[in-house]
Parts: sequence; structure tokens; C-alpha cells
Amino acid sequence: MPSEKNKRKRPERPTIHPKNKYSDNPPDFSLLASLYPSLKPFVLYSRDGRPRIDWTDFNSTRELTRVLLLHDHGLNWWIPDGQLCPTVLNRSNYIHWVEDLLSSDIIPKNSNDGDIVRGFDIGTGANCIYPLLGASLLGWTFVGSDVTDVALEWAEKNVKGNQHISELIEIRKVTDCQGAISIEDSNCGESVNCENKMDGNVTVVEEAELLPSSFDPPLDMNKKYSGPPLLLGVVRDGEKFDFCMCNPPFFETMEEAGLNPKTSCGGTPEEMVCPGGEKAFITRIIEDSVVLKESFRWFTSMVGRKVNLKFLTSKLREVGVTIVKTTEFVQGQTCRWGLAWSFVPPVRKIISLLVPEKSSLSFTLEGLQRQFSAFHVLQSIESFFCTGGASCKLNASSFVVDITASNDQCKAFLRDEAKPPNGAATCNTLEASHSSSHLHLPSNNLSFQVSVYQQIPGTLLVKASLQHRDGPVPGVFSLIIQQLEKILRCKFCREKTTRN
Ligand SMILES: C[S@@+](CC[C@H](N)C(=O)[O-])C[C@H]1O[C@@H](n2cnc3c(N)ncnc32)[C@H](O)[C@@H]1O
Repeated sequence: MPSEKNKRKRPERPTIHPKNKYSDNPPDFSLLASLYPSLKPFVLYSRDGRPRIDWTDFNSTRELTRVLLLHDHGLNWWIPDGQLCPTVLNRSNYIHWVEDLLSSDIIPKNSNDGDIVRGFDIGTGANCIYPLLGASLLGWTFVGSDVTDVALEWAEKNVKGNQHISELIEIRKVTDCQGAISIEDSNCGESVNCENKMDGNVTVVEEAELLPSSFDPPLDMNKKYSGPPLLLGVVRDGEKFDFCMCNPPFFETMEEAGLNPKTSCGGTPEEMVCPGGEKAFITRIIEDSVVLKESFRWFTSMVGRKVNLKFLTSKLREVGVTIVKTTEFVQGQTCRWGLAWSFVPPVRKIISLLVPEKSSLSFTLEGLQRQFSAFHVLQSIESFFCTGGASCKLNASSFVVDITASNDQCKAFLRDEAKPPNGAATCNTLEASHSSSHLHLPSNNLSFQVSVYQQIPGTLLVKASLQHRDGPVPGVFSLIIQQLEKILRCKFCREKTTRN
């Protein structure tokens, strides 16, 4: 039996970078409402008296963002109706992750510019959130690029409204006339010159891989991104940056953007959608980075879907980067990933920063049948483990199930004849080679937590985390999760889904 003390040590869903202002002090809505009367109408109270925000109301989320930026960052800020409204906490996590990258000694630091850090925010949006946070929190300088008039106009307003940092941020317009530029076009600088006058939950798994530095990059000639330029043609001759960052349009269509009923962060089609979705958008950034490898120390982007993270990571290997790093950002039920790469030869030999044994596993369920929700999947997970006799605790508000299974129960999950939960009787279970009789099973209990996250409508991410990294045999854990995956896919998915 776990002691009372151990019971309390349940792994929390990692949500926030330790350097994030809110990691120890989450926003106090009640206090903020008393200080800022304009927020008052948007702070509601639950039956137990706890203050909360209606995340489904755009005006609430925008007012909260405005107040947090003012109160905690001394920033004046606003966006017009319908534009993408950032959450301060979530966006700060990305900034702090970049800060970690810059301060790590994996690649050499720039010696020329003293301590001035220069960043490039691809698609800064009307909210201009990354330059504002980077400049106010860390004194970084930025170029923030965008294509739409409204984004450019409001990004400028948001910069000019903050005189103390306005010198640090340039808003740069990207035009379609630059769109004709291809990676092979060596005259890209000309188009840029004509435009020169303008402008959650944190790291769970982090990996750094050293890749061979002498690698001839085969360029993918079959580019799918067909929009305006991203880096190549926007970055000017001779410009040097420490990093670029990007929160790309994640989706291919507004239907796919699907508008999560639990939140309303706004977002116009220009902000949310691009042909080919984030995969095409980030692939173009990768292709641009090959040409601009001397201009940036780190290239980074947010990635919305794990399946794309896999694709993009292998794309990076193809183009001959020296380092790839990934991280995970979690906010509420949403998971996003950070992807970073560099062409700079590393100063030290890091083969892998991954924990030696995988204590965290995940898979996606795509093509979820319409009648099923994340909650059905969660219940099915509980039922799978309860049927095998394990002790299960389902937490419906955080979408997690905590499971503790004994040795014998582990065996039961892995036995070929293990009964899948209701409705999945025809699913195959593990192959004979994985039969429990061959396994060295742990002598103590196996405790783990399974979480379900909504990625986009019709796609769920299921994540399982072992409670003790130094605990029982990890092979068993991974086989049990494979078993669970098979059963859930079989029960809930319309078609073949992707393994992560
Ligand atoms: C998802 S929004 C991100 C806005 C903001 N950075 C944030 O995190 O809230 C994507 C932004 O990329 C911009 N965008 C799309 N194509 C672009 C391009 N080729 N160059 C620069 N920005 C682009 C869109 O106008 C939009 O503002």
C-alpha cells in the first residue's frame, strides 16, 4: 500500500515553465477584478465561491489578457474583435523555453553583439505577444513579421503604446510580391528592400540530438506551401538573429480549426489557416533555414500536432541540421510542442538528454467517430484497467485516470486472452511474442497516470506517465500502453490511426 505521503505525491500534469511569472502565483481573478473594474463583469464565481473566467467568451479572455499584461508586465495592449487572443501564461512558456535554448551551452554563444539578444517572430499577429513579452521580460530585441493589414496596424499600435520597449521591436511587413521568391531564387533581397520602410504546463520530455555536421542536404523540391515568404526574402542581407520563433496557422481549413467549445480565443482565417496547415508552413521554415543557416543560431516553431512533429523532425534530419530539440507545452486539455533546430556545430557532445527509460508514452487517436468524445475514451481507459482488477481513479475535470496495478494485474492486462472493455470484444490484443509469460514483471505495484487531451476535433492525444521513473520494469509499462492503444483505436476510430 502506498503511504499517505506517497499518495499525495501524484505526478502533476506539467503545465508551466519554472521561470514563468505564474508558476508560483497563478493569477488571482478576484484581486485583479478589484484593481481593474473593467475586468469585474468577466469574473464569475463558482458555487464554492471560487472566482473563474468564462473561457468561451472572447471579451472575457481579451480583457483578462489585457489586465495581466498591464498588471504583471506593465504593458498597454489591445486587439480588435475576432483577432487571435493569446493567453499570457502559455505564450510566456515559449519565451522561457527559448531563453533556456539561448543560455544552454550546446552551441557557442554569439560573441559580437554583447548581451543583446535579437529574435525574429514569424507571424507576430495583431497581438504581437512574443515581441512584447520577450522585450519586457528579458530585454530582447525583435523583428515581428506579418502579412495582414490588421495584424501590422495593431502590432504597430501595441509596440508604440509601450514607449519603454518600443525601440526594441520592429514590425516588418511581408508582401505577396515576395511570394514569387523561391528557395532557389538568389535575388530574393530585392523584393525585401521595396518593403523596408515598415514592419496550461511545461517540458515533460525534452530531447537534444547531435546529428552529423557534414551532411549534404537533399532539398525537397516538391514544396506545398504557396503563400507569402516566411524567412527567405524577409530577412535582409547581412542580418543576424539569435533565434526565430513562430506560432503558425495550425489548420488547413476553418472547419478543422473547429473552434474548441471550451475556449474562445478568436482567430481569423488568416491567423488560423494556411494551405497544407502547419506541416506545410513549418516545412517551408525548415527549407528557408537551410539557406539562412548562417543568419540564425536557433530556429524554433510551435507545433500543434504530434504527428506533424514526427514528420518535421525527420525532415530536419534530411536537411542536415546539427541539433534538434523538442519540448511539450501543456495548457488545460491542450498539448502543443516546441521544435528547435540549429546548423551551428555543437560545442559539446550530447547524444541524448532523454531519460534513459521512457517513463512517458503517448499515442494519438485520429478519426474519432462522431458519437465519441474525450470523456468516452477516458471512461474506456478506466474500464479497461478496472476490468483487470487495478485500482483506478478517474478525475473528470482534469481528464486523467490514476491507475495502480499489482504484479498479477499487469500480467492480466498483457495476457493474450485479456478481455477488452465493453464494445471492443473483437479487437486483437497483444501478439504472442509479447505474452506475459516472457516478461520480467515488477515485484512492486505499477502506478501511472493516463491523460486524454483534445488536439483538434476528431483527434485525441492519450498520454501515460509512470509515477516513479526508477520504478518497475519500463518494458511492462510500454506493453500495457500498447495494449490500451490497440483497444482504444479499435473501439473509437473510424480508420487507421497514427502511432507516435
Ligand atoms: C496563429 S497566428 C499567431 C499570432 C501570434 N504570434 C500569436 O502567437 O498569437 C499566425 C500569424 O501568422 C501570420 N502569417 C501568415 N502567413 C505569414 C507569412 N508568410 N509571414 C508572416 N506572417 C504570416 C498570420 O497573419 C497570423 O497573424
